Amino acid sequence: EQQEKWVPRAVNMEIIGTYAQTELGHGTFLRGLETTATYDPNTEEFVLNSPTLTAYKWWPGGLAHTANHCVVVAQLHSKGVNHGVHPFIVQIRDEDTHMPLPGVKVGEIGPKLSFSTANNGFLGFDNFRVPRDSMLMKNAQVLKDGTYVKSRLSKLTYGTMVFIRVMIVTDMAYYLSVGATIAIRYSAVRHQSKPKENEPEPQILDYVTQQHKLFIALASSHAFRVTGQWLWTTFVRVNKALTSGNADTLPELHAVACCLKAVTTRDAASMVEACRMSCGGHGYMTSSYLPILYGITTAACTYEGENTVLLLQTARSLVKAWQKGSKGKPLSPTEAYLMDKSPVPKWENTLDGIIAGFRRVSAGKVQDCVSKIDKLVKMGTSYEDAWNQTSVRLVAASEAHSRAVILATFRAEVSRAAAALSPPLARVLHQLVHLYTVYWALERVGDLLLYTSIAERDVQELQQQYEDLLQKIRPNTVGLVDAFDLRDEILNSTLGAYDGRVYERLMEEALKSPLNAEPVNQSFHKYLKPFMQGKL
Ligand SMILES: CCCCCCCCCCCCCCCCCCCCCC(=O)SCCNC(=O)CCNC(=O)[C@H](O)C(C)(C)COP(=O)(O)OP(=O)(O)OC[C@H]1O[C@@H](n2cnc3c(N)ncnc32)[C@H](O)[C@@H]1OP(=O)(O)O
Ligand SMILES: Cc1cc2nc3c(=O)[nH]c(=O)nc-3n(C[C@H](O)[C@H](O)[C@H](O)COP(=O)(O)OP(=O)(O)OC[C@H]3O[C@@H](n4cnc5c(N)ncnc54)[C@H](O)[C@@H]3O)c2cc1C
Repeated sequence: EQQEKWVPRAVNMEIIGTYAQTELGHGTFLRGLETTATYDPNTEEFVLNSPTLTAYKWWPGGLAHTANHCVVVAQLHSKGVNHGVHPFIVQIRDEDTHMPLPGVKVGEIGPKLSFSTANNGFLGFDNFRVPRDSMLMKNAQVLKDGTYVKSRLSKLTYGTMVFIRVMIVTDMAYYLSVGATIAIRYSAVRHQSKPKENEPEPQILDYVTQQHKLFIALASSHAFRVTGQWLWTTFVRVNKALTSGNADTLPELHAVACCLKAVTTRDAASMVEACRMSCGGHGYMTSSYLPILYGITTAACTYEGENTVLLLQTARSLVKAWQKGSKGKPLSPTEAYLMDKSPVPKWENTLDGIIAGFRRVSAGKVQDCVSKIDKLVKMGTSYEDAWNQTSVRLVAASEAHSRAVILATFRAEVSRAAAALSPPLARVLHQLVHLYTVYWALERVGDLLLYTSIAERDVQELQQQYEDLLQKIRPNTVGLVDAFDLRDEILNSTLGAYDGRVYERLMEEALKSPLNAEPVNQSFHKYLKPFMQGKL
C-alpha cells in the first residue's frame, strides 16, 4: 500500500526525496540517533522532534532546497517504550509554494571539499505531526492503538545501506574509468624531457613510471566493475531469499558489501588522485576535471558508512567465522577458505598461486587477531577493550579478505567471460587481470613474506612480470580507455577530450575567466597602486 502511494509519485518526479539519517551528533552509531517519533494514538499520528542541537539531521543530499519529502530515520516511541530507529516518510515542504512546513527547520550545511551541487542540508523538527502511515511498515509496524509489531529481523531497517554499498562498488569502477581516460589520453598528448639527445621528446605515457601510476587505475576499473556485478548478483539472490523469509545469507552479504565498499572507495580515491598528479601542473586545473573527480570519489570513503567502521564490521564477521570454523561448523562461501588447515604450500608465481597467497594472508591475520583478543580477555580485559586494542590488525585482516575476494572474483569472472570473446580481446583482458594481481602482490609483499612461502627470488620474478606487463599493455592503453566510451560532455575535461586538443582547450577555458575580461583589473587602482605608492 505504501509503495503504491509513494513510488509512482517519486518516479514521476512529483515529489523529490532524500535519505535523512545522519545527525550532527551521530552518523556511524545509528542506535545513538536522537530524532524522536512518538506515536499519539488519539490522533493516529507520529510527533517528530529534534530534542537537541545534535539531533539535527545533517548531510542529506538535496535536502537544503531541492527535496520536498524525505525518509527520516528516528527513534520510535510508542506506549512509553523506545523501539529503536525506524524510517518515516515525511513531507517537509509545501508541494506548491515549496515553503518549509510549520514545525520544520531546514537549510544548507555550507561549502564542502566537493559535491558543491549536492545541496546537502540540515533538518530539525518541532512537534511536527505526520500520519501513522508515514512509518515505512514493510517490516516493523505500529498498529492504530499504538501496539508495536516487531520486524522478523531488526537489521532489515539497514537494508537501504546494504543496497547503496553494493551499488558503490560499480560506481567506483566508473569514477576510475573517468580518471584513467583523462590521464591516459593526456599522457599520450603530452611530450616532456629529452632522454635521447637526437630524438624528439617522448610522450609521457612512454615513461614506465607513468605507466606504473596509470595502468593500475585502468585495471582496477575493470576489477571493480566485475566485482560490482558479482556483488549485485549476490545481493539479488539474498533479497529473493529474504522475500521468502530466509535471512540466512544476509550476514554474509553485509560482511562482504562492507569491506568491498571500503576497499574499492579507498583505492578509487587514491588512484584518481594519482591520475591527477600524473598530469603534472595541468592536473591541478579545475578544468581538467580531476580535482572535482577526486572530491567526488573521496567522499565515498565516508558516506554510506565510514570506511574504517565498515572494515571493522567485516572483521567482526571474520572473527566470528574463525570461532565457528574452529568448532567444526560450516562457514559461508566467501569465508570458507579461513579454515584451510593444509600446510602452507610451495609458493607459485601464478594467478592462482597469488590468490591462494592472499587467502593465507587473510586467514593468518584473522587468526592473529583472534589470538590477541583471546589473550587480552584471559588477562581480564573486557571483550570491547580487547577488540579496540586489536582494531588496527582487525582492519588489516578485513582489507586482506577484501583483496582476496576481489582478486579471485576478477580472475574467475574474466576467465568465464573470455570463452565468448575474440582471442585478442581475451588476451588483453587477461593481461589486465595479471597486472592487477601482480601489482597487489608487490604492494603487499611484506604480508606475503609473513604468511606464505614466497621467497626473494619469487619477488624479483614478480617484479619482472609486472614490468613486462606494463610493456605489453602500453600499445593498447589508449584503445582501452576509448573503449570506456565516455563522451567528452561527460568527461568535461580540458585534458581528456577525444580529439586531444589539450593546449587549445586550456587556453580557451582560461580566456573564459572573468579576470581576463579587462586588461587592467580594478584591484590595481583600488589596492595595488596605492600600495606601490606607499599610500596603503
Ligand atoms: C541515499 C542515496 C540514494 C540514491 C539512490 C540511487 C541509487 C543508485 C545508486 C548509485 C550508487 C552511487 C551513489 C552516488 C551518490 C551518493 C551520494 C551520497 C549518498 C550518501 C548517503 C549516506 O551516507 S546515508 C547514511 C549512511 N550511514 C551509514 O552507513 C551509517 C553507518 N553505520 C551503520 O551501518 C551501523 O550503525 C553499524 C556501523 C553497522 C553498526 O550498527 P549497530 O551498532 O546496530 O550494529 P553492531 O555493530 O552492534 O552489529 C549488530 C549486528 O548487526 C549486524 N549488522 C549491522 N549492520 C547490518 C546490515 N546493514 N545488514 C545486516 N546486518 C547488519 C552486524 O553484523 C552484527 O551482527 P552480529 O551481532 O551477528 O555480529
Ligand atoms: C558527501 C556526503 C554525502 C552524504 N550524504 C548523506 C545522506 O544523503 N544522508 C545521510 O543520512 N547521511 C549522509 N552523509 C553522512 C555520512 O553517511 C556520514 O558522515 C558517515 O556515515 C560517517 O559518519 P560520521 O560523520 O558520524 O563519522 P564518525 O563516525 O564520527 O567518524 C569519525 C572518525 O571516527 C571513527 N570511528 C567512529 N566510530 C568508530 C568505531 N566504532 N570504531 C573505530 N573508529 C570509529 C571513524 O573511523 C572516523 O575516523 C553524507 C556524507 C558525505 C560526506
